[in-house]
Amino acid sequence: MKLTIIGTGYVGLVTGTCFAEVGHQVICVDRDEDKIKLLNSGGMPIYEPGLEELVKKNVDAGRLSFSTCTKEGVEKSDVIFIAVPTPPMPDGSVDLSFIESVAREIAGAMTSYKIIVDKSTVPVKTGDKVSETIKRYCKAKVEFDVASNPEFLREGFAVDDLMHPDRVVIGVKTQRPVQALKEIYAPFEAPIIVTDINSAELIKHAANSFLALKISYINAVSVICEATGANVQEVANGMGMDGRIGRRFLDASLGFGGSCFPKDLSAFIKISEQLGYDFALLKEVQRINHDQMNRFVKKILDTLWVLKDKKIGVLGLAFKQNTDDIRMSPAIDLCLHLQKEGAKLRVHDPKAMEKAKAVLHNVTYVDDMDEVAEGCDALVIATEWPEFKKLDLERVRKSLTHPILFDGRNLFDAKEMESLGFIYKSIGRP
Ligand SMILES: NC(=O)C1=CN([C@@H]2O[C@H](COP(=O)(O)OP(=O)(O)OC[C@H]3O[C@@H](n4cnc5c(N)ncnc54)[C@H](O)[C@@H]3O)[C@@H](O)[C@H]2O)C=CC1
Ligand SMILES: O=C(O)[C@H]1O[C@H](OP(=O)(O)OP(=O)(O)OC[C@H]2O[C@@H](n3ccc(=O)[nH]c3=O)[C@H](O)[C@@H]2O)[C@H](O)[C@@H](O)[C@@H]1O
Repeated sequence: MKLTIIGTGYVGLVTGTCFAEVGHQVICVDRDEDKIKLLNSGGMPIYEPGLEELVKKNVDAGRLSFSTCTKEGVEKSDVIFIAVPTPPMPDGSVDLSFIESVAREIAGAMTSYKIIVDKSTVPVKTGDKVSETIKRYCKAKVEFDVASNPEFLREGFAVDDLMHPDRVVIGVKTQRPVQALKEIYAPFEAPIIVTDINSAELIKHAANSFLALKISYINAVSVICEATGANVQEVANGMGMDGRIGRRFLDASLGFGGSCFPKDLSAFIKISEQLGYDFALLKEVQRINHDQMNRFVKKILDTLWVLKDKKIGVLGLAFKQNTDDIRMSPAIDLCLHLQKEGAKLRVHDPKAMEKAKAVLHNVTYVDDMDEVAEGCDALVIATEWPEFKKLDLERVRKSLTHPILFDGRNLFDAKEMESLGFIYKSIGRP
């Protein structure tokens, strides 16, 4: 099928590429000229495992192309996906101006029947607004259908998540676009849920909020573990073996971040408030997450006492492993806390250092992870990169002025670290 994706970011680029990979003809549109120029010259604006190779393969095969022109994208395709940002407003509600402006652009370019599919995460009832806007701005008076198709990919695993989805959710008002949408997704061999647009939109906010809740739950349990000498990983393993609970998203940490959980939680709380429901449970999820970072900083302060003029090594700047994305990164947040206390930082991330340089100043960026600890009073692990498990621990211990390691991601075994001579402090473990 001929498909256009408007918005070539973390979602749009990966979605477009995976659609091309299964045989569709795809145009990825973005208004950012530099991004499209980079993609057209074989470059990659983001890091996502496996993506670069897949983009190249599909561009070479003639199935994937890039453009800055929405009109071209609309004219050449039958189905138009919207994957533009839906950032938070200061009060937590969603800024839908990107969606509104794309809806107008699509309307202005339509000369025949199109299916317009929203993939961005939006408040329930946004589909109605998109429909109204297209109707209002479409001069050609052609027919169209609007659908909702929320995306559930995780950054760092995006290609795999896209190619092997747990489920595909399609929200529609009438049955007319269903056959085409099912055809688009047929090659992925995933269960397809066809529902109404409001439910599809709600599934996305409810799912992300639930996942965030699961993390805050285990983080709250980690506080009880610390107070009692229990081990949060053992507790999570024991809980997770219950099929009704499941082990995933039960890793205690210094808190969750990223461009989605924090904003989607705020949005869902706000949407509920506007509908007359105080979603206090989700406010607690936010509070626990906020506390978790403060507790981690306190742990560092309790041990090192004063940070002024102390040198601290920080491993990890991205908001999670396998990505260069630093949006709402707990690791960056931690660095800023430590700087505020007067610490001098030496930092490393396998992929996120370039992006971090724009927001994290007056730190020493170190290319080799084994060199970060050099001359530091302590080392902190802030992102769960699997690479960090391969640290040269003997070298790290020797290069620290004091062998103290704060592990905000529970990457190592406490007993092993102590046997190697570290003072090792992690989350929710003795
Ligand atoms: N990042 C993620 O892991 C996931 C994000 N989402 C949702 O997907 C949506 C997009 O998120 P990301 O891909 O992370 O955003 P992003 O910021 O990486 O990419 C969005 C792109 O849209 C472009 N854009 C904005 N207005 C445009 C317009 N009028 N015409 C053409 N291009 C335009 C921007 O230049 C940018 O390149 C958001 O609603 C987000 O909540 C959903 C699932 C996963
Ligand atoms: O809507 C979105 O944008 C996406 O948001 C999340 O994906 P993502 O933010 O890419 O990454 P996650 O793997 O969910 O991690 C989010 C944060 O939670 C943290 N986390 C995750 C899992 C865990 O057990 N503990 C924990 O602290 C991570 O370190 C990270 O900071 C969801 O997992 C995706 O399904 C969803 O599509």
